[in-house]
Amino acid sequence: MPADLSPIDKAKFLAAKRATDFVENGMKLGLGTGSTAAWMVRCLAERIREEGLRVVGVPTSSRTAQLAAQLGIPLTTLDEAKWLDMTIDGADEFDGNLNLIKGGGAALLQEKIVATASDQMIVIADAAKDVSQLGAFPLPIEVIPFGWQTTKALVEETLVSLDVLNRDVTLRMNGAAPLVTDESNYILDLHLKRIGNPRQLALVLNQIPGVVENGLFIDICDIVVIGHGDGRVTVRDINSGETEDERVEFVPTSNIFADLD
Ligand SMILES: O=C(CO)[C@H](O)[C@H](O)COP(=O)(O)O
Repeated sequence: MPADLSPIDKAKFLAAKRATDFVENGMKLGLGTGSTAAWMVRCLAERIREEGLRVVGVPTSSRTAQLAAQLGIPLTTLDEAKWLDMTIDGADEFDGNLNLIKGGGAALLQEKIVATASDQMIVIADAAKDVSQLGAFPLPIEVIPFGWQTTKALVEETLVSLDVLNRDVTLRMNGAAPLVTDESNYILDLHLKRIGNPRQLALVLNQIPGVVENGLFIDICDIVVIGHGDGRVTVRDINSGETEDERVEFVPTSNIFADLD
């Protein structure tokens, strides 16, 4: 077990642990991707082990599938499950309307399909992801490798037509080669600094041939659970309009860290 968690990992862990309290017996769950979602997978596995919680998970990436299987979480496919009760996932940014930028971990396509096919999406994040306006984090879009440079040029033209000032577009790399997603696509990162109208941008980007999906999640997230390094957790619910501050006991058991040893 790691001797100590950094404040940021502690915040991610607390958000993940609090979010798993929303999980009930018999649920079909979307399992997100990223470092915060990995804490959620560990916390969920612990509830399965300790309490006999019965759930089935639909992973949103090969990485999450591997971790969840290793920790003994029963898994299925979205086609088998058809519809899910809840998805718990991380985010790169969320705003006051709980609109999100996702895809920092290159899993935005499966993540958006799974979250959209869920009654509820809960985002888990550290407080640094809380922004007044989306866009400081580069917006990822997933594109088909065929003709990707043409697609990139069309994306750039679209940004010009929308009067976007900062419009640097870069191909995400994995060392010397383009990063390839689980769906065998590429990722373009849009360095926009701020996104004035996320809803419009999300719609327009998806009209461009070659763009498979963009990382803007508009009106998809219901609840965000924000972990703070000091042990506090804030739960913000967009439907009730309520925000509650709570304290979550920080008692990571050695089992939680089993896959990190
Ligand atoms: O969208 C994602 C993966 O595609 C992640 O949820 C997002 O990048 C946040 O990751 P982390 O929890 O590691 O900060």
